Amino acid sequence: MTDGEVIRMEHVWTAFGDNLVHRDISLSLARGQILGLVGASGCGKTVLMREMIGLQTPTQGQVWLLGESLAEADARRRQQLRNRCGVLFQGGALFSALNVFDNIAFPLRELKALDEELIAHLVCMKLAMVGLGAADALLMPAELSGGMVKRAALARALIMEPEVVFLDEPTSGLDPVLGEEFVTLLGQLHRELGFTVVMVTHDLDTLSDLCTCVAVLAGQQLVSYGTLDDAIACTHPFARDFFHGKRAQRILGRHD
Ligand SMILES: Nc1ncnc2c1ncn2[C@@H]1O[C@H](COP(=O)(O)OP(=O)(O)OP(=O)(O)O)[C@@H](O)[C@H]1O
Repeated sequence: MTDGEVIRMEHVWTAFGDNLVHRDISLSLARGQILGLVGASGCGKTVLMREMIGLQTPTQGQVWLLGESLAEADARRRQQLRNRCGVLFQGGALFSALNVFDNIAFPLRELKALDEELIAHLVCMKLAMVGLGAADALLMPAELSGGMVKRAALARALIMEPEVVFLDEPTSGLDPVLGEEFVTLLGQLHRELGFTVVMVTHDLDTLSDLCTCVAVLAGQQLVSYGTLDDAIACTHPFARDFFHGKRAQRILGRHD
């Protein structure tokens, strides 16, 4: 693994019983990139992302995160590496029994190393960063709009100042305006904080406006891994449908 590499996968195969999900996947992601991972529903995007964070072990093959082999790291070391990553799962995945403040504070409290005054300060900073107010901190997840859930979940994903942020369909469930706002916010935070992003998305606007690198997963393999132009030029039927449908041509018109 080279110095600038944040994630490396080599010859990764994943199977659940007879269900072969990944067939010989290799990739390398450099620091500061924003990777968009696209593919049909159920093709194994989330599983691939979970393998990158060490939440799941491939059936075969090797994964390195932040320069370390996950296969060689023990459970404690894997947790330490995960602490350097922020994760936003599909649907926001806030704890429904905790208010926004306690949700964002949760990873800090788990460390058992910071006093409550410092935690409050850090939480307020992150709330402001994602455009939520102090009053929002006292709301329960059920009282939030979809856009607020995403912002609160992003604040929680960023609370440990992560080097890598993993986002599973961050704009799903948002209307187009809120989706665009979220993408703008993410781009702004990426410029300010310089983290690396791995993002599962079906959203062409996000791919074209934000992603510096695009991976297309189809037929259990990465059929394209490179720029958006590479993905658009890919001749695999999934990529052709995805990047050359009517909607895609409207959004990606300038690439054709
Ligand atoms: N823990 C598991 N046990 C058995 N099968 C699993 C497990 N996790 C995922 N799978 C299977 O692996 C395949 C890929 O699932 P995954 O959630 O990664 O797809 P996806 O591309 O993220 O889908 P979507 O876009 O619908 O979220 C599916 O067939 C799923 O049923």
